[in-house]
Amino acid sequence: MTPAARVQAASEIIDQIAGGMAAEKALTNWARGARYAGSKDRAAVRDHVFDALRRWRSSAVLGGGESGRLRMLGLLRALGPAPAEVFTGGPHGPAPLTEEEAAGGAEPEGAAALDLPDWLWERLRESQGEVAEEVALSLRDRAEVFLRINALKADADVALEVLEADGISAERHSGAAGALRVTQGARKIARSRAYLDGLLELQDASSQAVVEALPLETGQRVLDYCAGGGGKTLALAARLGGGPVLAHDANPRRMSDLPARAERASAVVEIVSAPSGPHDLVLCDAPCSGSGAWRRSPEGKWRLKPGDLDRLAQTQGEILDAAAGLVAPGGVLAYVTCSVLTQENGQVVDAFRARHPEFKAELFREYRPGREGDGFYLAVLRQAGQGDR
Ligand SMILES: C[S@@+](CC[C@H](N)C(=O)[O-])C[C@H]1O[C@@H](n2cnc3c(N)ncnc32)[C@H](O)[C@@H]1O
Repeated sequence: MTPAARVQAASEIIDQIAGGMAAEKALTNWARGARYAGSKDRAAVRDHVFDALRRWRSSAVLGGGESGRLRMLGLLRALGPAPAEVFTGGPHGPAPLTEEEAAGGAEPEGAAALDLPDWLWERLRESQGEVAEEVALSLRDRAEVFLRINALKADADVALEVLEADGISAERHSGAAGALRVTQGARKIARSRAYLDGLLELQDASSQAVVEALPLETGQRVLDYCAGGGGKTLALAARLGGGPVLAHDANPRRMSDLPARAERASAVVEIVSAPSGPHDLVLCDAPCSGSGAWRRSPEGKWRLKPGDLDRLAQTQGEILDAAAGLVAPGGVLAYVTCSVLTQENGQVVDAFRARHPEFKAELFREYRPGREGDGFYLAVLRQAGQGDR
């Protein structure tokens, strides 16, 4: 496919997304019907579509309209190459720009320039203060790919060497001890030897940093209460010298790959459907808006409604209440979200502490989304010991 044909394909997919179809479904449907498209074409079309989702508002203003064609025009005006090089009317590419299209479009302003719905920009400003604009702008860019070196199986030198043999280049990342930033060949990782042999996991650098910040000692009884796919479970197990780590999730299907992942990583993970205390540390990586990771899942920015945030905050509080009963005296309750919104972070923790004064704050940390990783929030709360009550 020519670059112009890729833009044309992306425009059509964007129209379907604008009509209500989920991005992944629209991309899959297109790929099924586009047998001529090679893996590089599919990746390029996907990148265009996700760029448009990250910049949904500004691309429409810059392009002068809400169709896929005009959004792609706006995107090219923002990111290049020059629209005249693409809108040529060449085979399978977009038709040349009309005079009206060429003269149309405007410079986006306010929340449109930051690619957020108005109400969310307000919430982000309340949450992040003077860095809110920087945070919003960072969510418009593609996220980098990070790996976690599995200390149970490899050190950095070995991991980098095995990756290089598969044509993948990476460099150490200072944000977390075992983090590597992939600089070339990211699309080959899932089929690489280093990944398949469990030397490495795909995990955002801030997600790694969160687990690194937890007060953990080998031999402790640790429960990952919202384990999901198990990214943090495996990082916890590595910190504990191999585990065991207990893994729970309200939706056990989310953990279906975890036993195989744990085996590949040489980590001991025990799935528990009904956890019972006491535990030295209970991690609650709670369901959230995902606002700190909207570079990876940009549809969330446009789907989220104020009522969703209220419901999430309610669930987050309930999860903390339930998990608190599983913490041993003197033990730790760690609350984590990949959100940059106070309503899901500090406000949830403040309300929890008001209900549970026996938990004292030991550490609060906010990880801003950007080159260093996704946005995360961590609160480490320690329960009073038996003698302290
Ligand atoms: C942010 S995801 C976890 C991601 C995971 N820890 C990781 O690092 O890959 C949140 C998880 O919480 C689970 N969850 C939602 N409500 C829950 C509840 N009441 N109790 C336990 N888990 C819950 C969801 O099914 C989801 O898998």
